This record gives sequence, C-alpha cells and structure tokens, in this order.
Amino acid sequence: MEIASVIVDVPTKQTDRAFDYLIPEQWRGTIQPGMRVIVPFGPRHIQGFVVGLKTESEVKKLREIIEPMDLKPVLNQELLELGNWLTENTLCFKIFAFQVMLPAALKAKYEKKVRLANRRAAIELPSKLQAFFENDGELDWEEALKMGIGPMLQREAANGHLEVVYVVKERVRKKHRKFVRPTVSQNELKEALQSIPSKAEKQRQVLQYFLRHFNEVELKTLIDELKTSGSTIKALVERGLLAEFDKEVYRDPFEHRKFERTKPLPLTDAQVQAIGPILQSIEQGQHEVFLLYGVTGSGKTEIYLQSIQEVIEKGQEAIVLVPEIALTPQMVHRFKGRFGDLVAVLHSGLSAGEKYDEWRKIQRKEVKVVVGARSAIFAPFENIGIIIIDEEHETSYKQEEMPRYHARDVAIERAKTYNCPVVLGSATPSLESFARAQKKVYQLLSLPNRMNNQELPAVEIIDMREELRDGNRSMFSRKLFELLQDRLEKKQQAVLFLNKRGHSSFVMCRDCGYVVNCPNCDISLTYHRVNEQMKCHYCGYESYVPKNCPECNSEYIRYFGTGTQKVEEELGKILPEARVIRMDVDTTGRKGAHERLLSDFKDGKADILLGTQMIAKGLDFPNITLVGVLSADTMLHIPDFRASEKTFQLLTQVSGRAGRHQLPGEVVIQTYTPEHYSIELAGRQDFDLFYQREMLIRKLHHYPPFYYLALITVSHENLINVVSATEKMVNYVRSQVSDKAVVLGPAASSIPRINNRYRYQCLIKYKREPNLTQTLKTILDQYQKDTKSGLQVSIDANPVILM
Ligand SMILES: Nc1ncnc2c1ncn2[C@@H]1O[C@H](COP(=O)(O)OP(=O)(O)OP(=O)(O)O)[C@@H](O)[C@H]1O
Ligand SMILES: [Zn+2]
Ligand SMILES: [Zn+2]
Repeated sequence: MEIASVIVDVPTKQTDRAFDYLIPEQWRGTIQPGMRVIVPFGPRHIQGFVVGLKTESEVKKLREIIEPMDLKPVLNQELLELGNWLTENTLCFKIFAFQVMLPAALKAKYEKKVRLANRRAAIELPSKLQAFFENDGELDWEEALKMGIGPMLQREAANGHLEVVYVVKERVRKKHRKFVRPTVSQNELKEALQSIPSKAEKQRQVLQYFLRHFNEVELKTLIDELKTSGSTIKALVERGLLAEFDKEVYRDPFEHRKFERTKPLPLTDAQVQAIGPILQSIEQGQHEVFLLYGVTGSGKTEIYLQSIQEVIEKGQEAIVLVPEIALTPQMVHRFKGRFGDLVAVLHSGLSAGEKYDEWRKIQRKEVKVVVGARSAIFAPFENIGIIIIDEEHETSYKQEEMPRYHARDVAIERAKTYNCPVVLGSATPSLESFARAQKKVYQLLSLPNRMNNQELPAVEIIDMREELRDGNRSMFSRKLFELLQDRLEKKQQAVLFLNKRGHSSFVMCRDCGYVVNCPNCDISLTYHRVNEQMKCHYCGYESYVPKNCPECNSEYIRYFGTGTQKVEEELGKILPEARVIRMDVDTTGRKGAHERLLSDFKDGKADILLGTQMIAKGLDFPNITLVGVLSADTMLHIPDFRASEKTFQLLTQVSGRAGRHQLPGEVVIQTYTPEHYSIELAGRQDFDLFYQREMLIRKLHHYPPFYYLALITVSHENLINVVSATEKMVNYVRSQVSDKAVVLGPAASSIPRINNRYRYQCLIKYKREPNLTQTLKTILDQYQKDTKSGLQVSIDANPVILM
C-alpha cells in the first residue's frame, strides 16, 4: 500500500479531514497507521497522523510524505478509533482528538527557517546576506529578526532567492547518559590487569571493578564510586578493554525515593461485600460501571488496590485517575508501595520530559498501572482490565478546551472495548452518577461506615453574622479559637481550610465601593501580595494598586477578601506560639515543595496546616483532630447551577480529614448563610438528604441529571455583532429541535467580556434530541468556515462550568 491518509496539524474547518499522501519507496511497509509523519502542506512542512493506508486515491497528483517521525505507531488501533469517537462526541477537530491522547512532548513545534531557494541565489544574494547561507545553511527567522535583517530577507524571498520553510521540531529529546562496559572476556581482563604497570593504580582499580561486576555501568556512577576520572576510563577504552556508549535512561521523578512495600490488608466485611462484584466483573471479563459510594475514610483505596492486584495477576493493566490536587505524594505512595516499579505516575507537576518518559514506560509495557490526572485516561495500554476514577465528582475530570471531553465518558468508552469494569469512587458522588446508580445504569456499592466504625467527626456550624453582632470582628469565631487553643495544649494537629475558588482578593475603594477591574475583561483583578500587583487571571493583564481611587480620589483603596497570608498573620497575633504551615499556590510553586510541607506536618513540625483546595483531599494523618473551615459560603455564590453541590462536596471532603484514626475529630464550619441546605446538610454529613433536596431543585429548573445541556458561546470585539450572531443561532436551534427542548438566549456569559471580546451564549436543555448534534455541527461549519467575520464560536456538548 503506497498511499497514506493523514490528518494534518492545521486546526481549521476546511482541513478537518484526511489528506492523501504518497509514501516514498523507501518507507513503504514501514509507515503504519498511528504514526506521526511530516508532510508538505502548502509551502509548509507540518506534522500529521497516519490514520489509514490504501492503494488508490481520487486525487490525481499526490505529494509525498517527507519522513516518518516515529519508528512505531504512537497511537494503536483502539486509540485511533477513540479519536474518532472523541471527534464525534465533543465536536472537535480530528487533529485535537489525536493530540490530546499524547504527551505534550510529542506535540510538534514549528520553527520558521529561511534558506536558499536555488543554487543561483548563492551568488545573486546581496553580499551582506551571503555569509548566512554558506554551505546550504539555514537561518532561524527569530534570530534574523533580532539581527534586524528581517525586511531584507523578506525582499529576497519576494525576488525568489530565498524560501521560507517550517521545520517540525520534537519538543523533548530522549535522555541519554554515558555508560561503560567491558569489551573483552573476563579472562582477557585478568590478563590485561597483569600487564598494567603498578604505577597506573587508577586503571588497575577500574579493571578490578569490572572483574567484580562484569556488567555495564553508568560512567558517572563508576567515576563517583572509584573516585577516578574520565581520562582514566578513556585510557582503558583506547586500550580496547572497555567501551563507552550512550544509553537512553528515564527521567524518574521518584528516582531517589524508597517506597516501603505494603501487603494487602485483610478486608472488613463491608469491603468484602463491596469488592465482590468488581472481582467478578474482572474474572468474567464483563464490562460494568460501579459506583463505589463510601464515606471519607471508609477504605475505598484498599478496594482499588486489591482490585488492581487481581487485574495484574490476570496479566492485564489498570488505569487509576485521581484529581490533580489529590495527586499528592501520599496517594502515589499507596500505589507505589503496593505495586512498586509497575506503577507509572502522570501529573502536571512533572516536566514535559518526565511525562514523556512515564508515557513511554506505558507504551513499552514496562508498567502495569498508571496513576494520573485526567489525561492519563488515554494511557496507551492494550490490555486494560480495570479503570478506576477516584473522587469521581471532581469537575477537573472535564477538560475545558478542545476536545471538551469528560474522563468519565472516555473511561466507559474504553472499558466497553476491553470488556472490563469501571469503578467510580466518591464519598460525595456527583448527582449525575448517583442518579444513574438509582436507575441501575451503574451498580451501586456502598461503604456506609468508616474503618473500624470510627465515628464521623462532630460538625458545628457557626453563624459569623452573630459573631459580628457580638462584637467579634476577627476572622476566627470564638468557638474555633477555643478549639485551636485546646488542640495546641493537647499537642494535636489542626487543619484550617480557606476556600479560594470563585472568590479572590480584589481591590476596592472603601469610600465609594469602586472595584478595580481588568480593562480588557469584565472581571475584577486579583491582588497578589508578593509583588503588590494586581493581575487578571483571564488575559494576564498586570498593574500596580493605585494610590488613590480613580473614581473618587479617596486614598482608602485597598484589597479585600481574605488570603491565606492574611490568615497566617492573624494566627500569628492570636496564637503566637502555634507553628503554622501554609499551603497555597505561593508556597507550593517550587518543585517538591508540596511534598516537603506535607511531610513536615506529618512529622509534627507544625500544629496547624493552613491551606486552600489543595489540602481538601487525600490527607490521612492520625494526629489531625480539628478541621476549621473559615468561610463556607464563597463557592455558593458563583453563577453555576452546581454551586450547592460543589459546596456540599467540598465541605464534606474537608471535614473528612479529621479523626480518621484512633483520636476522634471535630469540625467547625464558619458561614454567613448557615440556613442554606448545602451547608446545613454538609454539617450533618447527610448525602442522601442532600441528594433528594438537590434533585428536586434540578428537576424544577430543568437541569442535569434530568436534562442534558449544550452550550454555545460566541465572542467578537463588537457587541452588536455578537448579539445578532447569537440570536441567529438561537433561532436556528429553535427551528431544529422539538418543543420539549428549552433553548435560552442570547444572554451575556457570566464573564461578559474577556480580552476585549464580548461573550454571549445560547444554552440548550434537552432530554432526547436526535437532531441536535447535527444542528450544532452545522452551526460550527457555518462559522468556522467564515474566518473573516472575526466571530469565535465554541460549543460544549456537555458543559460542566457555565462560564
Ligand atoms: N481492611 C483494612 N484493615 C485495616 N485498615 C484499613 C483497611 N482498609 C483501609 N484501612 C485504612 O483505613 C484508612 C482509611 O482508608 P482509605 O484512605 O482507603 O479510605 P478512603 O475511603 O479512600 O478515604 P477518603 O475518601 O477519605 O480518601 C487508611 O489509613 C487505610 O490504610
Ligand atoms: Zn472611591
Ligand atoms: Zn483581563
């Protein structure tokens, strides 16, 4: 087969299909579907994915593939099909569907280069330029611009003397290190040793070393161990006794860590009950989705571990997804501790190179288990035996850019292919999943109690309005302060949680109420204390805090809202003897910081752990007996129909950090709206009642899980254009769907302007609309083809955040 169908790296509507290319003679039989290739496209050389091979094409004059980028396919047949499924289900360009399945390192980067268009040009070029192109040299465009010869080059390109090419670059190289090995037999080494004069002591030592370890060894290790030098080794290489060679090594982020091996724990009765159906599904190779609903600290992780054990024994592989913020060393420990080197870890804290190496361990079948955040769902295993999604309710499993996929849907799709179970675990399942379990679409498995029937912590809800009325202006209620003192005396530990999501520190004038907004986006700037700057989290705009209010000239303009730093300062005042560890984006930025802070806390080097979302999950320390939530409401007021659900989930998760072992726990939740059902029921840790209440509200307002959603977002620099375009779409959608669907809009998005572009939306709520996908595709087709209008249209076929 001499023709390859290739999806090219040009994400536009017109190019969102396979193009045929001729496979040059020398690559025939080598180039396979799933490989990346470099192909000519217009004047450029770009990357593409081979999706199929054939012998004939309708196109008469085919261009040739320039070269393959891979020695073997990076996407197997299953993943290629999954790519098509993603394209269909999330309405994305095909190229995005393939790229998202690969580590970032394999995404191409293009470099613009200038080179001679023909032989003649070498002499005809102005002499000033000739030197740059001697010996068929290429000139990097960026460098040329820096040297100020850009316009000159442009002129010569127009003359036909120069041509501009795009060179595809891989982002990350494999990592190589120097190794040394003997090149002769052991006996010959012994003979050589005798012939080396005794004054060459260093050389003798090296040979003796190899007589002890007749094997290859890393050059650096050898030099360190024998305190010898590179020139000593060189001398032996020159004598033909040793050889130096490069060998690829993995960048292992856990290289210097020892993981203590753990053994499976004897399961409790409740665990035995819960794991039974999972093991059965594994044994029988039958696809099934389980919802493992177990309170915090009920032993869900042990069930994951023992299910994976079974899968490995069957010779199969396991994918475990955990939310990014829960991918703490503690979590990694539990998996590496049980399965050692069979585990690969993928998370955003790794460098691109490290991710690439972990990915290759999977591809080469050197590991059996991958533990990772959302994108690990695309791990290139070929014999999957189980897929586990821990904290399945987390919104971070949904990707908010193309392809807008939900890892849960991908998991189920892959598990169907491999006839294996999916286990969704949570103490606070999403309403969608719980409703599916109620309808028996998923099989419900429950762990209603904590390990050894340890009580869930007692929760007290404190009305902060009352504190204020009683004259307490501090951010700590009297109760919380009292309990913090008590824990200090008892030498027990406390966790203080500050919800930052949906709430940021903004700068406001105390006199007139003016809030400093981003000039490009309709959203307040976030105050960053470190450099006294304000920053827009949407467009990156930065500015200093004004001395006077731009509105009323008052000098009482300062930042509002509580940051972790402010809490830390306050703690220093009221509990000066307390040792505090603060965990937020500022203190965990550096590599390894997260881990170090947590292990310090674990080792009792602090009394109070103060932090944001990143401490809500996964902490399992025996000495934590108090959890304080400083402001429970902040997430209630974000414009999102899931605000209550998220608040309930977060409060339950945080509370679950207390009293997980022998010592009983207490929780204090401070709030300005104690009467809100999500706060009240989180206080009682009553998921079932919360579920019932919330379901009523969702039903009333036509929200999931009763209805599906689709969201069209339109943006343009001109307000009138956005509104009229959105209106047209709303009308078109209305004309295509049944009268059971609810089509809302045009309405301004909850952030009505980002980066000087106005944003409007159309929200569709529906139950069954076989026509809808086609309708949405038509809209995309229309607007993506018309690039001149300047309209940007994005469609989310399953929006999780309605921003
Ligand atoms: N069968 C068992 N025997 C003894 N101890 C167990 C057993 N199963 C789990 N544990 C221990 O109980 C504690 C809580 O279990 P685990 O962390 O797995 O719960 P979880 O449900 O995953 O909690 P969370 O959702 O809050 O993270 C852990 O310290 C774990 O080691
Ligand atoms: Zn003012
Ligand atoms: Zn902005």
